[in-house]
Amino acid sequence: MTVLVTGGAGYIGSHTVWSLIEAGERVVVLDCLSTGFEWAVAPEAILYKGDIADQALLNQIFSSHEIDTIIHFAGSVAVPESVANPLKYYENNTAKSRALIAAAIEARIRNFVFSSTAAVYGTPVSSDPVLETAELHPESPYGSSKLMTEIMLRDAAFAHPEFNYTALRYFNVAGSDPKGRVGQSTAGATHLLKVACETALGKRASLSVFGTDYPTPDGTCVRDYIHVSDLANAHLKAVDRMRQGGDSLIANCGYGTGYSVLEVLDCVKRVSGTDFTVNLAPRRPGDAASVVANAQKAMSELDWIPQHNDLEFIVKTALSWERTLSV
Ligand SMILES: O=c1ccn([C@@H]2O[C@H](COP(=O)(O)OP(=O)(O)O[C@H]3O[C@H](CO)[C@H](O)[C@H](O)[C@H]3O)[C@@H](O)[C@H]2O)c(=O)[nH]1
Repeated sequence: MTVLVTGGAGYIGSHTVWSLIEAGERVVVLDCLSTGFEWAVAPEAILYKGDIADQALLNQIFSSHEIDTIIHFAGSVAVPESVANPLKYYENNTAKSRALIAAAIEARIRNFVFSSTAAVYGTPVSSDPVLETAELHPESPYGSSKLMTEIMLRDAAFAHPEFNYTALRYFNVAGSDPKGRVGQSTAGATHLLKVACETALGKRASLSVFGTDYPTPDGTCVRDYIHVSDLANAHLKAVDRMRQGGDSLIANCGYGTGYSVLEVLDCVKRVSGTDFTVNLAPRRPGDAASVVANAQKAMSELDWIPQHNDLEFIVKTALSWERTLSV
C-alpha cells in the first residue's frame, strides 16, 4: 500500500514524508512547488509536480500506484493573505480539496487525512483548553476555507461509508526536524517563532509584539506551540488507525500548554544568547487572547504520545534550521 501526500514538499508535509519513509511506508508526493521545495522531499518518495485538482494527473497517479491513503496538506496557509484575497483560499483550500476528495472516492481510496486548523474555532469563548466540540466561528477566510473542507469530508464520508477521514486541527506548529533534514523555509513568514529566530540571527532588525493589553497573565497572546515532528507523527497514527478500521475522526493537535508571546521571546533570547530589539505594538486584527488545545482525544483515539512538549527544544530546532538558511 502507498500513501499519497499532497503538499509533501511544504513545511509540515515534508516532515511527514520523512516520518512515513522512516516507518517503512511507500510514499508518493503531489506538489505544485509554488511554496514547497523539491529538495525537501525525501529521496525515497516519488514526486509528481502538479496540481491537486488535475484529474488526468490524479488518474495517472492512482493507476500507477496502489494508493490506499491520502494525506492532504496542499493549500494556502497565511491568515492575513486570506483576508486580502479570500477567493484564492476558497479556490486552493476548498474547491481544489473538493476535486481531490471526489477523485479519491471515485478511485475507491478509503483513507483521507486532512490538514485542518485551530483557526476553525475563531476566538474561544473561554481561556480553557479548546475541545473539538467547541463552537466553530472561524474569523478569517483561511479558517472558513478549512472548515468548509471539513464539512465536505463529513458529508462525503456519510454518503460513502467505505470512505473515512481524519481531520487534524493544528495549533501553532513550529520547530524543525531534529535530524536537520528539513525545516520551515518559506521566505517572508509571519509566524512568531520563525520571525523571532530570524531576528535573533540578525536577519531582521527588530520584532514587534502585537498587543500587550490582552486579558492574559502578562498581557500578550497565549498560544499552544507544537513541534512539527510530533505533528507529523500524529498523521502516521491517524493512518494506522484508519487502516485498522477506525472510523472518521476530528482531533486537535497541540500539547495543552500555553505560552505567551513574551515567554516565547524570552526563550528565543535565552537559547540563542542574543538580546534583540522588541517593540511593543498595538494588537493585530483577528488575534484571540488565548488558544490552547485540549488534545486528549488525539492521545486516546490515535494513541499519539508527543515527544517534544518542550518550548526550549522547539526553539533550539527552529534556530538550528534557521542558521542553515541564507535569507
Ligand atoms: O511578529 C509577530 C508575529 C506574531 N506575533 C503574535 O504571536 C502570536 C502567534 O502568532 P502567529 O502568527 O505565530 O500564529 P497565529 O496564532 O496567528 O496563527 C496560527 O494559529 C492559527 C490557529 O489558532 C492558525 O492555525 C494559523 O494557521 C497559524 O498560523 C499572536 O498573538 C501574534 O499576534 C507577534 O506578536 N509578533
